[in-house]
Amino acid sequence: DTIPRFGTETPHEAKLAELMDNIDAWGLNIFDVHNYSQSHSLTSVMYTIFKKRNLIETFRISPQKLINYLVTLESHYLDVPYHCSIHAADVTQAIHVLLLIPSFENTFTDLEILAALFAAAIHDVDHPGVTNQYLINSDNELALMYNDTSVLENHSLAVAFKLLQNEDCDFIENLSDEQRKILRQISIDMVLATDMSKHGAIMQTIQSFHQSLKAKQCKDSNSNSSTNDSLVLTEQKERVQLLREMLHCADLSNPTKHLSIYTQWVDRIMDEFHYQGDRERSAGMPISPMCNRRTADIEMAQIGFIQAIVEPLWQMWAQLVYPHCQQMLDNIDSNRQWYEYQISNRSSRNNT
Ligand SMILES: COc1ccc(/C(C)=N\OCC(=O)N2C[C@H](C)O[C@@H](C)C2)cc1OC1CCCC1
Ligand SMILES: [Zn+2]
Repeated sequence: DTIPRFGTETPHEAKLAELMDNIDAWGLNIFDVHNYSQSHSLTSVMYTIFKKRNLIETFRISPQKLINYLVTLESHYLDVPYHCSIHAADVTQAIHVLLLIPSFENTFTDLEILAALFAAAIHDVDHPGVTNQYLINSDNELALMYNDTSVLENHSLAVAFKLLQNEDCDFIENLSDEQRKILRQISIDMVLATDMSKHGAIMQTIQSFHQSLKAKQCKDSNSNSSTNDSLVLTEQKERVQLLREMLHCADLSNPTKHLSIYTQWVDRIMDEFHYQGDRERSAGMPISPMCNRRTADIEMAQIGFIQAIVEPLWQMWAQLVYPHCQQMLDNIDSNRQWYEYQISNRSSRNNT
């Protein structure tokens, strides 16, 4: 039986094809992809990217086993408002676009690209819709299992690799042992780096790391423009450091998207945080920051999130790949202004 064009059967294949024409664009509407792929955005996005990057040929991947793995992985994302399979599809497509930046034309090996896409696809699988701190505070068995350390991130990695052990899902069967080892090593490193408690450490090293890279940046011999400088990194360690930052950027990319997409993610994360707050309140636990629906100031929280976390991170990133990623910085700025306008509007409304 032949495999559907986007990996999953859908009566809306023509519409999905139209959407997938934008797979390389930052403006892809992942919610439309989810709707027109019969809620298989992760499977269809990953399959389309693998086909487009010729990874199926390069690594002699069985298309059926890839689909089996992706559909199984997708089914292990829970039906929570934010950390569901649409978020995984969103982050996977984002890292695919970041990898297309000309600065990285000659930077990563095919195996590193495979590992980066895999890490993005698996990075939040089986996420229960609560924070690490909540699992620790509620003595959850996951916190016990992982000794309170990057609990959710360790759990997603374990679940994702467990699924690979299933014979008809092992789409990396034709990779050499060495390649499998490297893929596993890079995926673990990248997913563990999505733990928000590591954000400070990433910001500490990013400045000096990027300065050293800019110093080494070589003018591409056949480049017809001065901006087409490719970053050549001789050490795998350095390339993995860059991939770690890239996944963290993709994971915190909601404010870099068009307002209509960004506000849907805000609604979803606030649903998830407020539901956690409800559980903390009824359990008599202290309610976590941003999780109390009764005192929430959603606009202020997003402005704080943008100013404290998202904008500084994306400014560092945009600096490294200048002039690329200006669109992301522009969207962050206009989105922040929109939230500031909501607040100013709110106060004048109250005055009427
Ligand atoms: C679209 O908005 C968000 C998208 C994603 C997230 C996630 C999953 N993590 O982000 C960082 C985080 O979890 N933090 C830990 C603690 C809750 O304090 C925060 C400042 C940082 C959070 C988003 O917004 C948050 C932050 C402002 C209101 C809710
Ligand atoms: Zn995530």
